[in-house]
Amino acid sequence: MSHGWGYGPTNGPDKWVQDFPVADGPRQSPINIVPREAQYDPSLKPLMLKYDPANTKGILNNGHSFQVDFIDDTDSSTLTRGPITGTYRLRQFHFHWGASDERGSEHTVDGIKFPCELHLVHWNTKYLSFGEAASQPDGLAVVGVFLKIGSANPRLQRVLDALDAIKTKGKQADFANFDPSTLVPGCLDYWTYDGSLTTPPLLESVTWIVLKKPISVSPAQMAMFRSLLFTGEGESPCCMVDNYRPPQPLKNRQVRASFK
Ligand SMILES: O=C(O)Cc1ccc(OCc2ccccc2)cc1
Ligand SMILES: [Zn+2]
Repeated sequence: MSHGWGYGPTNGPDKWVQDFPVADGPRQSPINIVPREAQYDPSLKPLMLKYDPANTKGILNNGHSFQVDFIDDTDSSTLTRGPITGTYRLRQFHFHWGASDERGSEHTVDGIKFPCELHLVHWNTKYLSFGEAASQPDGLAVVGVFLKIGSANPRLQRVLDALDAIKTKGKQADFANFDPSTLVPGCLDYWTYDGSLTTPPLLESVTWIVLKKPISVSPAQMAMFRSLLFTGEGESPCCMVDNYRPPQPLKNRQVRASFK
């Protein structure tokens, strides 16, 4: 790709392998999750998410999605237990969504797509930094949460109300005191498997933890996601939609379930 990667016909997921050969690697993400083929593993522990809203640093349109960044220089916002060992620090969360409600998620369940998927990105504190962790097979842990069309989600609304300030690529805005655990369903049952970043550089460093239960989002709220632009200020505008990578081959991997 002469120009940067993206989700369009000339730079989208099918083209990424040209600049990122690991795109055809053995542990790529996302995947289609087939619940009846997932192995219940009684040794899997309950997830423990402990987030401090005071760590919220800001909100950014990065040209592929938008992300809420967190201060990660202490262990005050962490993911522990679940399928992982040790302590992983929250770095950021972001979303992937579709141009319409029948697509948008990256993981699918029995081939079903959701309109949106939330990713909470954490890095293993056995490494010195996020960047170093991202290059290690056990470096990252991403909690994936599906969003399903239903009633408006009041806890999501505060994030969506901030999007007007970051409409174009590269824009960032103040965003403080947000508790990401308010975006997580009450039931923490999960599937887990070894995978990768779902965007370039597609590093195979992610322990995926995909929650079984979705949270709700209304059609009007989905329209707010779609008000963002992939493009920068002054460029011809291109709506930020369909910023998802489709499921990749499972290859030699097992998906485990924390529930029967
Ligand atoms: O989409 C996902 O959740 C996977 C994902 C997680 C983190 C992420 O951070 C960007 C990035 C990570 C490592 C190196 C350069 C850039 C990029 C993708
Ligand atoms: Zn993601």
